[in-house]
Amino acid sequence: MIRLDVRSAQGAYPVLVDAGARRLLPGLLQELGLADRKVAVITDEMVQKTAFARELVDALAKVGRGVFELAFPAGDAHKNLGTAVQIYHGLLRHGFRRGDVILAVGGGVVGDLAGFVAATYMRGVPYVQVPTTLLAHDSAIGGKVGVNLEEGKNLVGAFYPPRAVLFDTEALSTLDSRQWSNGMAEVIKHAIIADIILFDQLETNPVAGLGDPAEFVDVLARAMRVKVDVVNQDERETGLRQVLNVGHTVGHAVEQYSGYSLGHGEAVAIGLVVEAIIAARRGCLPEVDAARIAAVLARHALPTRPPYPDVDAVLRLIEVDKKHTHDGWTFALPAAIGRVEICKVQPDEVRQAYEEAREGHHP
Ligand SMILES: NC(=O)c1ccc[n+]([C@@H]2O[C@H](COP(=O)([O-])OP(=O)(O)OC[C@H]3O[C@@H](n4cnc5c(N)ncnc54)[C@H](O)[C@@H]3O)[C@@H](O)[C@H]2O)c1
Ligand SMILES: O=C(O)C(=O)C[C@@H](O)[C@H](O)[C@H](O)COP(=O)(O)O
Ligand SMILES: [Zn+2]
Repeated sequence: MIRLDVRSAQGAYPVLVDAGARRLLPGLLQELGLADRKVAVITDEMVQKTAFARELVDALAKVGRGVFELAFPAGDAHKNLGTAVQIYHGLLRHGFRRGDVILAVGGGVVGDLAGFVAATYMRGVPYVQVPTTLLAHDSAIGGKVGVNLEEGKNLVGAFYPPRAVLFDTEALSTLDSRQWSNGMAEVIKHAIIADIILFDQLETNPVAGLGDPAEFVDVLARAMRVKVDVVNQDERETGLRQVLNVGHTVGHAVEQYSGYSLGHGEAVAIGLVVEAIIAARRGCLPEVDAARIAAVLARHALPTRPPYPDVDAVLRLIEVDKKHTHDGWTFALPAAIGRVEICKVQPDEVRQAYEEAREGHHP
């Protein structure tokens, strides 16, 4: 079992990672002082059917917990205010009160949406993150919760930390290869931010699937440690935390442009390549490192060329990014393998790098 501790102005919380960690859930709720409360399992309709989710709910029911489920259709297209409202009504139908607890069982979409509901229902109720995708090693930590608007990703939300994160690597055994690659994009991102050893490992031995869930705990924990270290220094993204957004300024725009036919990780992979080219062209990132970034993503079956020719449409979507200021566009750009810097970027630099990436001219 690996335990990481996250600091938060609203209360510190543990991140527990292990193969079989789901079995700790009833005891964990007890330890958190959430015994004898109703448990609302918020999930999506795909995850709801998995043996993992069934076992989790049954285990809670067996120990006498009042447990009910609210499931919405899977996918980022449903991470919106309409779905949140349906969940609020569902909670009310079940007589869910302030002291009761929400369990977010699913990938990043479930985590962001259930966390947002937890932050806002009756002005805030406790919740626990139970991630079930590889990508959610990122989303379950740090308390960024929210929903998309038609204009862009995550434009409405809050910083609202969970009471705990319980990551059972066995949950990942049912992920298909596309979801696996999606998750690897954020693992690679964490390596680019602050873990050269992990980056080297992924270059030499790409991780194509779960393998032994007990052994995978170590790889996962390396990536999670990068996230925890950053969040512990800057919970509310006043500065440093922006590094976690590397690849996302362009990534969110292409994800939105695709109407969510691109997965979040796939979009971030494209964003990482374009942003690495921007950094290389302005002399902030050695060309060889930009090439390594594109290569390691490709080795994990991730796209590296933006599929959409309409660069102006993508630039318009970049305009709503939350990092920008009155001084212009703000990007988190890779400066080396293991280091990301916050920079002001001109739209023309993005246009040029996007076109280069489309042509496959990685430095
Ligand atoms: N809050 C944050 O800090 C943060 C960080 C990263 C990403 N995100 C958000 O996370 C979202 C992407 O997360 P995601 O990639 O996990 O997407 P997702 O939650 O949509 O899950 C992807 C797909 O996998 C399925 N799935 C989930 N668990 C499964 C399992 N164990 N077995 C089989 N199928 C399973 C889901 O039903 C879904 O179809 C985006 O909305 C992104 O913005 C948030
Ligand atoms: O936790 C963070 O901070 C991140 O930037 C992690 C990202 O992987 C994640 O996609 C996050 O939701 C992006 O946040 P946003 O504020 O740019 O929407
Ligand atoms: Zn992300």
